[in-house]
Amino acid sequence: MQQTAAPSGLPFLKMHGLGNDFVILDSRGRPAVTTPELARAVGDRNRGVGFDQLAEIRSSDVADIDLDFWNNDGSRAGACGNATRCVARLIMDETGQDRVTIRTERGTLVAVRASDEVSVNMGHPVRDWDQVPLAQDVDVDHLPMEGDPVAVGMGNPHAVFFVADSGAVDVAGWGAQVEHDPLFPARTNVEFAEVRARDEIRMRVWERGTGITLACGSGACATVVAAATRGLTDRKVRMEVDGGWLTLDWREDGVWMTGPTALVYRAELTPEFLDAL
Ligand SMILES: N[C@@H](CCC[C@H](N)C(=O)O)C(=O)O
Repeated sequence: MQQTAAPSGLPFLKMHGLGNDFVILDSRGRPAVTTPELARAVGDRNRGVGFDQLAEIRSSDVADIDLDFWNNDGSRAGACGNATRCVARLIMDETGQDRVTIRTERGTLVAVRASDEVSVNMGHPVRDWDQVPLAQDVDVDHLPMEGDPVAVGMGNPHAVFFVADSGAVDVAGWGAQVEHDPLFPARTNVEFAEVRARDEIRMRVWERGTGITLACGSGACATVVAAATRGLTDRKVRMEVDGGWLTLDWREDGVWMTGPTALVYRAELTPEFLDAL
């Protein structure tokens, strides 16, 4: 009797960093599979798997791996700090090394093991208005909009607002409005930061293409850059986000972010699900 191969699905991993959750596809050695349609379908928390971002690992000719990021609305994200830390841990576990290089849209990043956490150098912040990007030549340290936010690029755009009480902020209402403000031609991520001490910030976030999340690594980096630039904090801070704590350290060689990672499960998208796309 002739054996027919079982239809094969698409393996993935579910991980999170402080509750910022990810579907991770490993496309090393084969063509990339993610399209906006796939990202939207898998990202649907009712009909798919659900995620804040999808990260696709690809073979690299310059680093240990290449990594691409997608939001759950199907848009591309140029940076994702927490997914970078999660994937770095996977690769370090796989290779037995304590250091990994990862090429992303914003350049090649270095991540290292830090006890049971992972640190990544997210690179230098971008402060040129047209590189953030903004639609007009304005002062990036004081954007001309209500709330006096700071604009910071971390490979993706961020608008950081300083508030007296982050718990009282309507993150969804205010965040969505700022995300789509015409000052941001590529939309923006929005952070609401409450400075508690020179070395401690509480931050809540509205992510471009995703909405409220429990943490945003690139947003945490943008926040420490904005706070230190305004003279509100030192360059090294502990930051409490909705999902836990990160450590940020804006050094000479870039903004380092350290925090936990978690592998939730390994599974497979079925051929039935993929065929329906
Ligand atoms: N959660 C991420 C940021 C994801 C990207 C963002 N939504 C965008 O479109 O720029 C992080 O940990 O940095």
